[in-house]
Amino acid sequence: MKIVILDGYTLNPEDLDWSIFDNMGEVICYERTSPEDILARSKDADIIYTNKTPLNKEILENCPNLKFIGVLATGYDVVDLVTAKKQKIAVCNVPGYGTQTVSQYAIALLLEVCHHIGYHNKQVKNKEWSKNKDWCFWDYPMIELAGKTMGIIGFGNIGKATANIASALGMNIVYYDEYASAVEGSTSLSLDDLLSTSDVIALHCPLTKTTHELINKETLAKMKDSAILINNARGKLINEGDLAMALQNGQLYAAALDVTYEEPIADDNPLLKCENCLITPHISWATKEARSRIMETSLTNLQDFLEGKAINRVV
Ligand SMILES: NC(=O)C1=CN([C@@H]2O[C@H](COP(=O)(O)OP(=O)(O)OC[C@H]3O[C@@H](n4cnc5c(N)ncnc54)[C@H](O)[C@@H]3O)[C@@H](O)[C@H]2O)C=CC1
Ligand SMILES: O=C(O)C(=O)CO
Repeated sequence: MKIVILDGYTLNPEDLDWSIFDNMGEVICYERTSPEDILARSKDADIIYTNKTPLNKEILENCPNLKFIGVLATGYDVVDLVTAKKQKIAVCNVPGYGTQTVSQYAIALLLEVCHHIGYHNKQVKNKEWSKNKDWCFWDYPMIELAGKTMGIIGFGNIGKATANIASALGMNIVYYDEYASAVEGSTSLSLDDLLSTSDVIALHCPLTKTTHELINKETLAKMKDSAILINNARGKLINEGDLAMALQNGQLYAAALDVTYEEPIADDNPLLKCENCLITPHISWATKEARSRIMETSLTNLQDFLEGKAINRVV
């Protein structure tokens, strides 16, 4: 059985061990795969693992032996599920590996907007404090979160974990989820009501046809001009041109993003010019604890599939 890992490096930059897959078959692990090489590397595979390397219709229709795709992530928007289903290829993801890590990061992004700790540390190292006339100074308003409203779009594993931390900070939690049933202790709102009443809006829904560019000029116009937008789900949830405009016009206070429309970010991304937009390079998931869980579950997903069990199957 030929097992091809198309982009192993980000999951395992040599601090984990792929050898746990060794007795499953012949394992070929590529650190990364460019778009031109995807087909050549995939076409004889029985099993493919991908994190962010896209597997589109053309690729899936030209892999005659392919039986199983393991997505080394929770979000599985890189796979064309319609074609996978048609070709009878099983697709599994890894739900829940990063619930704590990713929600912790969402709050870290929010706290950075509230306090600009990285910036003030740099100012101190640049001797701006030692030269200062007063015993303290700040270059951005400090923001207290207690009593403010956190609106969460997508109230699944990560959304609920973010809500728990935000609640411990004294925030009121509201959420919008197209599918989740009512959750005790939290208030479900329509999308419009969430947008207009939240002080902080955190995106924790998957990227689908419905959520693609969910944040756009119409939805941004419904937000408070003091609102903070947090996105560590998927970049394509946001129309970045519209967001840049809202941030520059003072229609939104700030955004903090760990994901962008194109990754790595394009040099001409308009958000790079927005001073009130923090951007980090898709690292919310990257604790070693969380990555170890991805690796272990990805193996058990394959073992379960071979034993005829449908665990973590998205198709
Ligand atoms: N930046 C990163 O490193 C990471 C990002 N993610 C992203 O976070 C997303 C959420 O992960 P989990 O909470 O673990 O998934 P989950 O499946 O537990 O929760 C997603 C929630 O979104 C809801 N949802 C689906 N469509 C919606 C819509 N149109 N409007 C509102 N809500 C909708 C679902 O009903 C579900 O409750 C993943 O799909 C992935 O894209 C996940 C892990 C790491
Ligand atoms: O798990 C996910 O969905 C991520 O984006 C990290 O790879």
